Amino acid sequence: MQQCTNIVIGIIVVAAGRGERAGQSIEGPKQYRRIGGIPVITRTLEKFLAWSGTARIVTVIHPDDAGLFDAARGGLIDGGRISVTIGGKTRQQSVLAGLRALSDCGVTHVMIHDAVRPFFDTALLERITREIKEGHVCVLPATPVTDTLKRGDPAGLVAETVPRDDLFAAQTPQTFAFAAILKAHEAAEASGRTDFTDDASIAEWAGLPVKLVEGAPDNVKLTVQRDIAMADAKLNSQALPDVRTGNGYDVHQLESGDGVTLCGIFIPHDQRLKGHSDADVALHALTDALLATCGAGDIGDHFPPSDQQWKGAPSRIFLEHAARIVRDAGGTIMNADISLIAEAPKIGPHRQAMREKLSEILEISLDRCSVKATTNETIGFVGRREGIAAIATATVVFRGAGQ
Ligand SMILES: Nc1ccn([C@@H]2O[C@H](COP(=O)(O)OP(=O)(O)OP(=O)(O)O)[C@@H](O)[C@H]2O)c(=O)n1
Ligand SMILES: C[C@](O)(CO)[C@H](O)COP(=O)(O)O
Repeated sequence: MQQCTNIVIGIIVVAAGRGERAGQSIEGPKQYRRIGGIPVITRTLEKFLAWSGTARIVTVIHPDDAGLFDAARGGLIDGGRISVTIGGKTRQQSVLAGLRALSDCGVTHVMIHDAVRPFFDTALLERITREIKEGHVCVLPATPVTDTLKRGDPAGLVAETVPRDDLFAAQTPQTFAFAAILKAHEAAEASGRTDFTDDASIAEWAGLPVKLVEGAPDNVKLTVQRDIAMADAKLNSQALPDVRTGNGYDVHQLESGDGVTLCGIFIPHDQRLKGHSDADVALHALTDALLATCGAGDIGDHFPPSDQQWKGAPSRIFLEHAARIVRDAGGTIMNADISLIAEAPKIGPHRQAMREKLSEILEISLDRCSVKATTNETIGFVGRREGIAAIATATVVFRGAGQ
């Protein structure tokens, strides 16, 4: 066998099927369904783009899917390497359309791949390429069949057990010398046969030798709804945890009065906090901390002091609003921690009530709510009882981090 040194590989990704076995979905046929938040076909194409920086990629689509395809390829940087052609009624016809589209591109070899096999890996592509370089005209990735095989009869009874020793399950990308597979496909079409389910069978039919290489166990074809659900679950379980932390700080001046409201709890005192609302520094700091976890600005953006409707307002309104913004963005509040810096009144006797209030407002368990306090050791504006300050930290976990 003569080794091939100067090979130029083109890629065909067939995506013109209707995915009838997988059933209907609002996202379109199965190749456009999102798994782990990304369309199946996008995952397939981005793997080929990453593997080869130069290979031309012809994607074969259904005429009704142009909009879906444009949306799915949206984020891919392909440097003009991806082109699109329209497929046919059967997979065989779609592949032939792809081969014809690639025929002027100067490729020596072609990888023909199902859009709905997004889990192939670079090692598989390298194994195939090695065989091509060795001079094989057709290379078929396949895995040995591991189940015991039975042939059934029309009555639903087992007719026989089929020996599995030499049996393999065919995968893609099946890879060929370009001119040879184009000729075989054209001949198959001319013969009137349109029912070949893979390209290796056409090569066999045309009398070409097909070399088996070890397939990849994960390189499954997404065929039925369960395959898609399992792929989605697998990718979601691999998703990176999207844990975000926000902090907030607030200070309000003290003046003579009858008490202060901190963490939503009124504490009788000979001073009160000055402010537009109820001046609850603790809840203001925590509101900022929560808004920070989703980049939603600060309390002043949402509740401008110039707006008269917030005059004397209970600050729980601000905190509830921030918690809603976090939840609407897909966040789950894991923890809220407030440090109060005040010379007086004493916070200790009220800490439990404050934690319970936070737990109620944020709708999270008590153990996720923390309130601490310190004096300022009589120094600075806090030490001189001119004001009270609060520092808050919030931790939020968001869904759907990229993989
Ligand atoms: N006329 C067709 C039929 C299939 N394919 C593609 O061939 C691959 C493998 O086919 P299969 O899993 O059988 O897909 P569908 O034909 O879409 O599925 P079904 O038979 O359930 O309708 C898929 O990427 C599919 O889009 C194609 O390009 N053109
Ligand atoms: C090409 C293929 O994916 C190899 O396993 C398979 O033959 C496609 O067959 P299907 O009947 O269209 O699912």
